[in-house]
Amino acid sequence: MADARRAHLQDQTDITGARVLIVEARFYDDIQDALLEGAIVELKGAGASYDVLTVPGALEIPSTIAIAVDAAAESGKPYEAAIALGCVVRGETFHFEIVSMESSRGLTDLSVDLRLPLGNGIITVDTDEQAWARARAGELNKGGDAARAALSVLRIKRRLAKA
Ligand SMILES: Nc1c(NC[C@H](O)[C@H](O)[C@H](O)CO)[nH]c(=O)[nH]c1=O
Ligand SMILES: CC(=O)[C@@H](O)COP(=O)(O)O
Repeated sequence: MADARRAHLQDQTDITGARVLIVEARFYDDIQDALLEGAIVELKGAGASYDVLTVPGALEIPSTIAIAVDAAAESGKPYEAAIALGCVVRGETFHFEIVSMESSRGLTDLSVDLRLPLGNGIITVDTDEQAWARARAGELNKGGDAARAALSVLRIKRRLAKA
C-alpha cells in the first residue's frame, strides 16, 4: 500500500516543454519572493516554461487564473498547469477566514472544472515566523510544494492521454 501511495513520486512521464502559469499575490513582498523562487526552481528542474502574473491579494488569484487560461487557449498556446502563490496572515477580523477559504475554494473549483493541474501555494498563517518557516528555501518551501503537486498531476494527465 505504501508503494502505491508513493507511486506519484516515481512517475517519469515526460513533461518537458510544458507551459505553466504562475499567479502570485504580492501582499508580502519578501515572503512572496521566496515562494516564487521555490516554485521556479521546481519548474526549471522539470524543463517546464512559465509565465508569472501578479495580483494584489490571494482573493484575486482564482479569477486571474481563469482569465489567463482562457486567453492562452484563445491564443493557441494553452497552459497545461497552474500554480497559485500567496501569503495570508491573520489580522483582527474574520477577513482572514474569507481570504483563506475563498481563495482555496476558488482554486479547487477551477482545477476540477477545467481539469487543470493546479498547485495551491497560498500559505495561511498566524505569524510571520510561521510564514517564513514555509517560505524558506528547501524541502519545506510551499512554493516548491505547489509546483511539484501541479507537475505530478500534469504527468498523470499526460500519461492518461497517451493510454
Ligand atoms: N490580508 C491579506 C489579503 N487581503 C486582500 C485580499 O486578498 C483581496 O486582495 C482584497 O480583499 C480585495 O479583493 N490578501 C493576501 O494575499 N494576504 C493577506 O494577508
Ligand atoms: C487576511 C486579512 O485580510 C487580514 O490581514 C486583514 O487584517 P484585519 O483582519 O486586521 O483587517
